Amino acid sequence: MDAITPEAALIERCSCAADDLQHGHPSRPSRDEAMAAVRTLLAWAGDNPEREGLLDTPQRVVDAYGEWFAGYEGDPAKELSRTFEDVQGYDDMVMLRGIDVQSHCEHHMAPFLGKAWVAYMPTGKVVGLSKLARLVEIYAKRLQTQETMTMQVADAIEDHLSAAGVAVLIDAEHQCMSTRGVRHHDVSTITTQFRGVFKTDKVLQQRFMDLVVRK
Ligand SMILES: Nc1nc2c(ncn2[C@@H]2O[C@H](COP(=O)(O)OP(=O)(O)OP(=O)(O)O)[C@@H](O)[C@H]2O)c(=O)[nH]1
Ligand SMILES: [Zn+2]
Repeated sequence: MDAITPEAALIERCSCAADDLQHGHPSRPSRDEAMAAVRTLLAWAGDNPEREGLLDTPQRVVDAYGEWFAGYEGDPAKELSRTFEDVQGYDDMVMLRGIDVQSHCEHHMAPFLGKAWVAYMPTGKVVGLSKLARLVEIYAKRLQTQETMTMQVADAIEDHLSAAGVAVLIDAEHQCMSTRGVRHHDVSTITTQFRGVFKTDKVLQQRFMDLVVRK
């Protein structure tokens, strides 16, 4: 029997979907422990966690984290599992333009906000359009880099829909760059991933890019 690596042991104890894990935590702290950590940060910031205005802040922050990081509970395979038989003959690009991206970078846990453009060339498996937006949402609501997120979205569509090609472009502004550190505003970071025919067929790739910039 193969020895279990420490990383695998961590993942085994993690309650998150295991097939696409980019993280592994030994066990989830309780809500009370999470609120105590927020009180520690409030005190570290220089404020008094016991003052009236801050008394409910730990629970609000924990609730907010629940929303911002809900993607750990999401399962990309499940979102892409329902395909429509009646559109099987469709064999051209399907593209969603301007999907909202609200994520947090893994380096600072600071928001990065922007839009995603996602296209695929189906080979029989066509999913509901909202599922592509849900897929982006699952990865956005986790900690990662923009590059990783772009790859994850492309990988999931390629793998679960057996797509002949996938194109993903994300355009986002990172608040860790605008509100702190180098403090440069209005810098947009663009990441792209082209898979299958979007990589090999430059005309198709250009069609995608033209649709990205189209008003
Ligand atoms: N490649 C990449 N870098 C990111 C992303 N989000 C944040 N970063 C960068 O991560 C880097 C972390 O750099 P460090 O030197 O370790 O941390 P730091 O001292 O806080 O860096 P500064 O932001 O330059 O102050 C910074 O350059 C950030 O701009 C991302 O999605 N992709
Ligand atoms: Zn950052």
